[in-house]
Amino acid sequence: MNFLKTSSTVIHYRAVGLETGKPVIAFANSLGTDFRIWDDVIARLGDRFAFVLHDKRGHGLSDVGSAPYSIFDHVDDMAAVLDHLNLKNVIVCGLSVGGLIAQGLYVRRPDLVKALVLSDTAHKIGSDEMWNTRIKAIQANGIGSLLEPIMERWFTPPFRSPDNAVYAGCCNMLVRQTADGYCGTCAAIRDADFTADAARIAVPTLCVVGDQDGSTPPALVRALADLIPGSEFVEIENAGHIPCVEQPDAYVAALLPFLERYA
Ligand SMILES: O=C(O)CC1=CCC(=O)O1
Repeated sequence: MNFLKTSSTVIHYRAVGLETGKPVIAFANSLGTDFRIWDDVIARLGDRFAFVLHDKRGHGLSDVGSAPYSIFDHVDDMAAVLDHLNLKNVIVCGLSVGGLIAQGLYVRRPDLVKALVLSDTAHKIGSDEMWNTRIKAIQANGIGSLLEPIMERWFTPPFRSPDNAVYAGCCNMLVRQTADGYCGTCAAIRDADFTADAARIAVPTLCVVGDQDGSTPPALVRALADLIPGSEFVEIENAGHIPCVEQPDAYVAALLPFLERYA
């Protein structure tokens, strides 16, 4: 297990294959998940790439720290992990709030970013009212009280079958996050807006989205791609908000040509 003490928190991270000299992909996670959501992607790409994963503050085994957070708290944590590993110029793949973190990393530390995969994310996600309502509900009744609507956005109906053990595991992962960490990150998402910055992204960028994503639907991710000069856009069939878990083969197939081109 690897933990990094930063100036403000403790971050759980994992580095895979850095000693091989293969091109590095650094992942940033979505709300309510830990870095195990990338297991199937790493298994499929491990012969060509090395990886850095981390649990953002308030999630997984990382400290909760002082919530609520700003998106740049999460950005600084990710930068601290990459600096600790002496990495620069990596491919950054961020999912949902992880995509906001990836955009923020490019704004604050462009030296760390060679290319961006912005997955199921946007320049601005949701409204103040939406996030404040969610924060209030979770502070009053816990994350479990919103399990069903969250899962309806994360995964398509066939994946949400009672027979699907992976689905059951994802439900466990969500409800086991701390309410403070989850709500702290909701506040960070609420306050983040990279609309103006998106037009200034000057590294190769791929925007990708599940065709049934209920949180950042294809039209929103397409709008993000339209803001970023020269970016590419791909839709994954039969997938919700977390296609790296629901459709790992299709997800990797969508990313691979881009990753190989810019590795
Ligand atoms: O809507 C959800 O719960 C999913 C989500 C929104 C931002 C994020 O990171 O995940």
